[in-house]
Formats: sequence, C-alpha cells, structure tokens
Amino acid sequence: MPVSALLPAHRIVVKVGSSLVTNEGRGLDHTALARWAAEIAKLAAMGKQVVLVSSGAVAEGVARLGWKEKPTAIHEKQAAAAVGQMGLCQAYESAFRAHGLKTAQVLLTHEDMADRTRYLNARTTLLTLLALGVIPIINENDTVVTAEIKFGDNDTLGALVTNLVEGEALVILTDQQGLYTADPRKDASATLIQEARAGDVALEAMAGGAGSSVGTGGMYTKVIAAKRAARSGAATIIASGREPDVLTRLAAGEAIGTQLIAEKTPLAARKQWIAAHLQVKGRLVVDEGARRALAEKGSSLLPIGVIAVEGEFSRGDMVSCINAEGVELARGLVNYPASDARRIMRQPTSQIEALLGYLEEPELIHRDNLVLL
Ligand SMILES: Nc1ncnc2c1ncn2[C@@H]1O[C@H](COP(=O)(O)OP(=O)(O)O)[C@@H](O)[C@H]1O
Ligand SMILES: N[C@@H](CCC(=O)OP(=O)(O)O)C(=O)O
Repeated sequence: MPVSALLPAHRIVVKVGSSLVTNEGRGLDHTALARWAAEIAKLAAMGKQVVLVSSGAVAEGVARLGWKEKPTAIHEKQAAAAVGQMGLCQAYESAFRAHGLKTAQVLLTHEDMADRTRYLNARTTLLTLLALGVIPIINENDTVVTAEIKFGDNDTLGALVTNLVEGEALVILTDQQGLYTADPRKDASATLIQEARAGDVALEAMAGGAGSSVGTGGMYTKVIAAKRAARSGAATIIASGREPDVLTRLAAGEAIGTQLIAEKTPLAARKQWIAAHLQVKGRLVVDEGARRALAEKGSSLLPIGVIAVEGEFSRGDMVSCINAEGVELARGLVNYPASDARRIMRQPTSQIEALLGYLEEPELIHRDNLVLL
C-alpha cells in the first residue's frame, strides 16, 4: 500500500483549479473554500507550512459581470480576472480568519520567475510570510501579462512556486479523482493511475488536450507541472478537491488520487540546478576561515570571510568562491550586487545595515544556495 508523499512533507503547495473554486463557473463555492481552509488550518496546527495557489479569478469575474461564458479577448479576460480576484481574496480571507489564520495575496508573473532578482525577492517574501504563520494565496497577475508571457494555467504556476519555496510536495486539487489512463469524460474504460514517476513520458500521452470549459490546462499541464516540481525534488499529488478531508487524509499518509514521485531530494536537486544551469558572473575571494566554514561545517558564506570581490554581478547571480591561490571552492547565488559586496566584505554581519542602509540577508551566500566543488 503506497504512502502519501504529504506525510513527511513540511512545506506544501496546494493548487486549486477554477472549476472547483467557482462551482463549475457558477460563482464562488464558499462551502468548498471553507472546507479547504479548515483542512489547511489543521495542517498548520501540525506544524506544516502551506502555500495556496488558487485559480478562479477569471471564472469568478465572468460570473460577477453577468457574462454567459469566458471571453476570448485577452483584455476582457484581464478585466474579468481583476473583478474576480477581489472575490477570491475576500472569500479566502474570511474562510481562514474563521480559524485564526491570516492570509496574504501574492500575484506573480512569468517575469518574476525568470528575473533572478525578482525571483529571490519573491522567495524571501514568501518565506517570511510562512515564518510568520501567514497563508500566502497566490495567483497569476493577469492584469499585466500578455498572451505570450502568460503562465496561462495555474498548474505551471503551482510548480514554479513549489521550486521557489522549495516545497516538498505539490498537491493539485481538481474535479477528477486524479490522472486516468485517458480522459474519463470521454472514455468510460479509463482507470486511475495511483503512482508513477514524475516526468514519465507515457503520462503526457494519457493526459491528452485541454481541460473543462471552466478550467484552462486540463491534465496535460498537471503532468508537466509534476515534471517541473520534480526538478527541485518535490512529489506531486493530483486528487479531487471534492473528496472529504482530502488534505488531512493525505497528510496522515493515506494515498488518495495520483502520486507522481520525484527521484531526488529537494535540496540536492536545487543545488544541482544551481551548479549546472547558471553562468558564473563574478568571483569572491575567501579567507582560510571562510574556506573551513564552507567545506567543513557546511556554513553559509558571510561577508567577514570575503577578502576581495571580482567582476560585476547583481543580486541573485551565480558567483564562484575561490581561495587566495585562485582555486575554486564553491559556487552559489549571491544576495548582494558586486558594488555592495565590496562595501561589506571583511565586515561582520552586524555592520551590513549601517554600511549599506539596508539589510537584504545576513549572509552573502546562503548555504541552501551554495554548492561545494
Ligand atoms: N487522463 C486524464 N485523466 C483525468 N482527467 C483528464 C485526463 N485527460 C483530460 N482530463 C480532463 O482534465 C480536466 C481537469 O482539468 P481542468 O478543467 O483544467 O481543471 P482545473 O481547473 O482543476 O485545473 C478533467 O475534468 C478532465 O476532463
Ligand atoms: N489566473 C487564472 C487561472 C487560469 C486557470 O483557469 O487555471 P486552472 O483552472 O487552474 O486551469 C484565474 O485565476 O482565472
């Protein structure tokens, strides 16, 4: 009997689709929202951190504006999203308040993920919200995106947010019990896949084309989302948002829906990605004390251990750490641009704010963003 990947997961991203959130497009399903909020409150009480990615802004906006169907013109969809997002916010805020939980609205675009500085800023904000015990409610910032740069479906957004916050599991709640061997709306003989490896190409063929008239991506985008989430080591679970106590039962280890397993642990995968995919933009020359802290204690790199800064780089860029002889020791994502790194090198962390007028992070490179060579 398989055990749910949610059982050991501490940080979880839950994504709910438009048709679930809006009662198949009829208007916000307050009962369902209250149910998920109650379940997420239980997960929070168990010490888990939950980020909620919710669709439904366009569908709710269409309902509020009294339109018969989802418009095709992008500016009309954007207008509908702006109207509907107000409803989503209000509904989640009151559903979570009933459990003494605060919520935060976070609207992201593709550019926020592609740009390293904005990526790091979004990550820091989300991690701060989680540390404060707030439930971030995320959606795409539909108002400012064009068709070309749209995520378009929130399955992709859910996966990228999972990478961003290093979630250990992504739960995609939808209107089906999970991924079937074929679309169950069209093929009565389709059977539920209980477990598979995220990234298995056979899944893409089963998932077929677009989804319901209310939703956007269908199962295909969920399968691709699982593949993306697996890149940072997270497992994906696709399950029905209508299943009673779905989240708490999953968290208790019950295998519900489809579980798509990742093969790597989150941190290892993230570090591999850092080492393999980014271009080195500059070099930090570290002293012997810093070398020992990195290599022997697995510590973060603090400004005090840096004796020289070479090259021009921005916050979020990859830099290499070398010793005075020029031997490369490590690579990592730097928290400060080169100009500021020069001003804070050789200085204790307590001086950063006085020297720069701001404190981004206490370390120059956090150990989660550092790969030893
Ligand atoms: N192999 C499959 N297994 C399950 N559902 C599938 C499959 N292929 C296509 N679908 C369709 O995908 C739909 C869910 O996608 P979508 O409507 O975009 O949901 P959401 O709004 O939750 O993202 C299902 O209702 C189903 O008709
Ligand atoms: N940002 C959009 C989400 C797009 C969408 O429909 O996604 P989904 O239902 O998850 O396939 C919205 O809130 O309407």
